[in-house]
Amino acid sequence: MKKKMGLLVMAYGTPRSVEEIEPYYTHIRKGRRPSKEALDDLIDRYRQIGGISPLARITTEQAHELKNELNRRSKDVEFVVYEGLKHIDPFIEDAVLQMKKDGIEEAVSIVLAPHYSTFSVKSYNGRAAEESEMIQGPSITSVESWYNDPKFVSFWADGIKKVREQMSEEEKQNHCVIFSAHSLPEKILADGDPYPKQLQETADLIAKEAGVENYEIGWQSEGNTPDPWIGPDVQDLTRDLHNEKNYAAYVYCPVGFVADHLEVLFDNDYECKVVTDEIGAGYYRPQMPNAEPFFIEALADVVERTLSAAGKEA
Ligand SMILES: CC1=C(CCC(=O)O)c2cc3nc(cc4[nH]c(cc5[nH]c(cc1n2)c(C)c5CCC(=O)O)c(CCC(=O)O)c4C)C(CCC(=O)O)=C3C
Ligand SMILES: [Fe+2]
Repeated sequence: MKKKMGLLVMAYGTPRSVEEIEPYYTHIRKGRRPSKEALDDLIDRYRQIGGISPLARITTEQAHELKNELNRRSKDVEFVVYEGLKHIDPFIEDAVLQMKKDGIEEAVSIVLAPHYSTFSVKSYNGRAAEESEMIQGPSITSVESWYNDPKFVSFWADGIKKVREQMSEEEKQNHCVIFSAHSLPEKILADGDPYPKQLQETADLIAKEAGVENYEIGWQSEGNTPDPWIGPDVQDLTRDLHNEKNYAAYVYCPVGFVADHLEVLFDNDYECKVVTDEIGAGYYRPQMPNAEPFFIEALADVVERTLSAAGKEA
């Protein structure tokens, strides 16, 4: 019999129906209900991408495909998958409790976001560890980041190469790739958060592999709070680049995300495209990783490497 190991796959979470948007948004806002304007604005953005986000379906698919890939590779371990979400059920804590109920004693966890930050990965891993400690649940080996995984890098490099084939001759000669991640409040920088450096490294690796001549780092999807957020915002950056360099096309690579969801389908495909339309430049965005087999292989490599570094051979 194979040894069972929990595979805790953590992700942001998304409402599954219009009714769930308000409780979800309230959870993101740490229990403070949003104003009617803010709520209507969010409902409107979901409506613009088809009513609700495809993210719930994609996260589940990614988790299941990752479990299948790990089980295909392992002779001795049977991975059992648990989805744990940050802002909607099943919450991270629910998943840890379920593992304990199922008699799982050892687990490995991964967050479906490549870059480490105190705001994202640290809080996911912290919540899982805290819950497990409280209920004397499974011992969890956590992946910290995977922004430089070679297959992850290749996935995006291939996407850029494919997009280039669709360009006109003029665009091929004169375009800029904009690598981006979710912005965070600027105050994280004071404590030396590795997030911006990791994004830069992802961008450098992908650009090198894809032979990108011109590329920039941008930030997107910043929250609606009074404190300053890391910039430049991808829309402002596009306008500035247009004024300074007059590129014929822009290739948006939101490498801080791994799925088709609101922040990509709206913030890139709608909002950035408004800008490129306005300045008369081409808009391109490579396919997101979603549950593409090559991306799932990347995640499986990362999990295997993390387990073997912890002395827990799968
Ligand atoms: C770092 C980070 C990631 C990437 C890492 C990770 O994946 O963990 C991420 C991903 C996502 N963020 C998402 C959605 C939202 N994030 C919000 C608001 C916020 N995000 C923040 C951070 C992040 N967010 C922060 C600091 C806030 C402000 C909170 C406050 O108010 O203090 C809001 C509220 C309204 C708004 O501001 O737009 C929404 C609706 C969706 C799901 C999209 C879908 O449903 O398709 C995804 C994948
Ligand atoms: Fe967010």
